[in-house]
Amino acid sequence: MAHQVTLKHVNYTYGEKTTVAHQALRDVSLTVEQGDFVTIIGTTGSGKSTLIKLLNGLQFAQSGTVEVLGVTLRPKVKAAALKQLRSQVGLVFQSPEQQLFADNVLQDVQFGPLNFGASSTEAEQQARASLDQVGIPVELLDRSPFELSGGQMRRVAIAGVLASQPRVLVLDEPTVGLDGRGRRSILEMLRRLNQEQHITIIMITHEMDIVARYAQRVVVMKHGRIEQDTTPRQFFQTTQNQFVLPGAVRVGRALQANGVDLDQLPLTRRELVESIVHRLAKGGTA
Ligand SMILES: Nc1ncnc2c1ncn2[C@@H]1O[C@H](COP(=O)(O)OP(=O)(O)OP(=O)(O)O)[C@@H](O)[C@H]1O
Repeated sequence: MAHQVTLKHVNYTYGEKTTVAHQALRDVSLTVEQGDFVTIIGTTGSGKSTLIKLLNGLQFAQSGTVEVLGVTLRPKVKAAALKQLRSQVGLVFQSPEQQLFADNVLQDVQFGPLNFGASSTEAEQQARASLDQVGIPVELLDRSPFELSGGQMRRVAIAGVLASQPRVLVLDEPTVGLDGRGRRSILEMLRRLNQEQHITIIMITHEMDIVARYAQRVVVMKHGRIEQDTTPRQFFQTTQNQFVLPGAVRVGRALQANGVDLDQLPLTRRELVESIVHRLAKGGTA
């Protein structure tokens, strides 16, 4: 089966024609399959945002190739093909609630499907369905989006992208600035979309517990290059000090360093408790 996303030897430089050219992506190659849950991590300025902007043609690679859902993204791509692609690859920017604008929640969420050519009946159906998916109760649909809580506003903004029924959702730090509850509800929602509807998730994050708890893959960027593309367990098993490790991972690594032979590195508190119980049951000492 063809990959959903294929980047081959991509380079991208800002300000190429000025004296302060800045190479944001260097020889980046990456493939993503349908149903993947990929997190992209890396220090500030490592190229994460630039990478995701290539995925729905907000920017184009200057060399190398970018192919998404069968469309080769280059400056000459036909406007109709690009529009179609953008309805299928939903991009959720940081603090997307800043782009809410309509008088009420339902109108705001309908905007996407209407813009992509749905009839008003279809747009309303899709908007209602996506608001339901993100857990916004019907009582809120005729309220102004600006009366909602921060977490609700963000869910409405994500519903606005989901209403176009994308196959790939690309998110830039979707939980930044939310409290614990708002954060969990967004992440659980993304997990459901991924597991139940096989929507591919590609998400930038700085939070290692999100990588540990939700991702199937972690792509580590540094100075515009992909430094690692691996599973969270493999990543946490070997990574050095540049990232703040989740508590369970730290304890798991400390146990291993002290000779405790765990079957696998725990990524969450539950896995940590299970691995210790399992070890005790086998007659070892934890
Ligand atoms: N519009 C721009 N003009 C000039 N340089 C830019 C522009 N946008 C990004 N850059 C530079 O390109 C490099 C990569 O930036 P990018 O925003 O892709 O990184 P990032 O990993 O997303 O960073 P952050 O975690 O801070 O969002 C950085 O050195 C940045 O300064």
